[in-house]
Amino acid sequence: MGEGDTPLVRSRQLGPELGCSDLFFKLEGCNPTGSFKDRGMVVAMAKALEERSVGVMCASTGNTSASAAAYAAYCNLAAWVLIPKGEVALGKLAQAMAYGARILLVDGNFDAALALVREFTKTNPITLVNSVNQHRIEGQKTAAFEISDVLEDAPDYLFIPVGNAGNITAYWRGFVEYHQLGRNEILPKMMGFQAEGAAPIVRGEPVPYPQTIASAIRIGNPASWKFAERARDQSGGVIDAVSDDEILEAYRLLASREGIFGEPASAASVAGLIKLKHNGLDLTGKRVVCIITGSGLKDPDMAVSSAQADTVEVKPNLEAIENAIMET
Ligand SMILES: Cc1ncc(COP(=O)(O)O)c(/C=C/C(=O)C(=O)O)c1O
Repeated sequence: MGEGDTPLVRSRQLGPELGCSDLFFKLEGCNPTGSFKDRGMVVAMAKALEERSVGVMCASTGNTSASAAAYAAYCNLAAWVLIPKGEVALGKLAQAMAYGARILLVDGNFDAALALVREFTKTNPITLVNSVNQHRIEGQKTAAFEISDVLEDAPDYLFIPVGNAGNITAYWRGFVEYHQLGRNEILPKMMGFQAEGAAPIVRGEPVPYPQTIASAIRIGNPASWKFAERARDQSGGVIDAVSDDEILEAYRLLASREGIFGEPASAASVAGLIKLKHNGLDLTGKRVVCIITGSGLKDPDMAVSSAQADTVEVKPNLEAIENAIMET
């Protein structure tokens, strides 16, 4: 359906202001359903067809369910998606509905929903398409290949949001494979960021009731926890936390200064970069990539509620327009 091959755009303002002349953003919101999930979903769905599965199932904070629903529709497979009731951004729910998924609103959080689908798919001929399904990781690692091909090596740093931790796992796998093949000279430091209220890896223990405005990463017990720690440790990187305020600030800066509209969870990568820069990280001469994992259109309520844009009502005449322009 046209997943992958997403833009890698050079920062024009934020990078130089952070003392990083080689800062790039990977726009994963340009995938068919608006997030990086499509990279892995296309592979998992193909394998489900091969296995003559009757359908696919996932738990999701929203983007996995949107992607599973779309690719299942394309493949004429049934899709059951379990999403935490009242916790999914409007755009993602709209997608799952539009694509025709069977939507189960779970009276619990993502982690509870994931435990349920893992148990259910053990004894039913329905394919689990969460990122515990290794075909998802195999598809998602292609983003590391793309970045390496454009930069002609790995970047020095890769900043990425961390929720269920499949994506940081996939990027690290991709960079290691390219390095082993001799396609890359270096390996990047993997810089993963969780939201402060949903930071089990940072805290070293599950978070029973994760809380953050970045609903996509409102996850308290990541399925790929150990793989994320391995990526951090083998790369000499970090997994740290950023506050909701820091996420919102990065969310606004990305849009107003770079023209990039990412959803709040996606801004956690940039919030992490800003935080480490302010804490003294020297990025001079370093090549840095921030993964913008999903489109801001996924969460229109957040965009409107957090917008600082001033809007003014005007009468439909030139004088009113002129007055409004003069006042802004
Ligand atoms: C926009 C966005 N940014 C970052 C993440 C974190 O990636 P992982 O660390 O691989 O989980 C997600 C994850 C979403 C889901 O887990 C789901 O949709 O169920 C996301 O949608």
